[in-house]
Amino acid sequence: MNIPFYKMTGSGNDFIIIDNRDGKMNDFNLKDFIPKVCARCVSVGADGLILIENSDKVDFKWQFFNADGSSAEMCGNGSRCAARFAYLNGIAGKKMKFETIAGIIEAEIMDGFNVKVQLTEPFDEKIDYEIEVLGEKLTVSSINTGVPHVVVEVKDDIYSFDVVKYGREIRFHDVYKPAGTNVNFFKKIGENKLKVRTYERGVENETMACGTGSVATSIIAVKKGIVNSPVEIETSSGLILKVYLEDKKVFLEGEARVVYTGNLNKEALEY
Ligand SMILES: N[C@@H](CCC[C@H](N)C(=O)O)C(=O)O
Repeated sequence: MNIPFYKMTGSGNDFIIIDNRDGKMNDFNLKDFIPKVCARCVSVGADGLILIENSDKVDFKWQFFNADGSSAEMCGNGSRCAARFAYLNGIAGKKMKFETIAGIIEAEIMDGFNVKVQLTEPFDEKIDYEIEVLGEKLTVSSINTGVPHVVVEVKDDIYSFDVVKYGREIRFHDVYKPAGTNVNFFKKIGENKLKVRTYERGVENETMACGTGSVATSIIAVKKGIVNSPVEIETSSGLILKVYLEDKKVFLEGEARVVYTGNLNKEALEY
């Protein structure tokens, strides 16, 4: 088995990226392969896996999968990593477009390791409604920024807040069935700066950053008059994402680093 791959991190949200333009992954049982290779400590480990494929419309097409093998319509940090992968491998120039289930994403390679993407137009916005979580009434908002997100403002200390406990309850709440949702907890920590911690669907844990979640949180926080665009997001990794809201256009900017490149060994799947 010889599968060349890149391990990349988008501000702490990490991905395995494989060039599948030759179709080498098409015979794989991806439902089995992805959770194995994304498992931490026993294999490569990642929050998600991205296959780069040919497109007859734009520069390329991707398939995005969460660590549990589920397919997702979009991923903000993954899209920044995929764009840099495409640029580094001569698949696209500095400005590019690619196909996702959510729609066409436009990306631009910036200075250093930075990549800026324009996400698809958000929809399903609902601000400030109550749901019952763990026996308490909680005020939440929700919006789809390519994938579904719930946004909750945390009044207490956000750094010690139990994101997994509350996130898991909301992620599987009846209100969001059958698709489920990602859940973002935020607090204002500076002028136009928010701390955001996200419980991610398909990883079933807090991740170190979430791009579409940072955009969802920024949109809700701007609508509620808490901050103005551009919004700085301090992610769980401590790295900063920048969100620009320009009328209906939404942009996400931040680092997309190559951690290492390698060849996947058969042993990485035999456990
Ligand atoms: N980490 C992502 C979102 C990935 C998809 C999500 N887990 C879902 O299933 O909806 C991001 O950076 O946007």
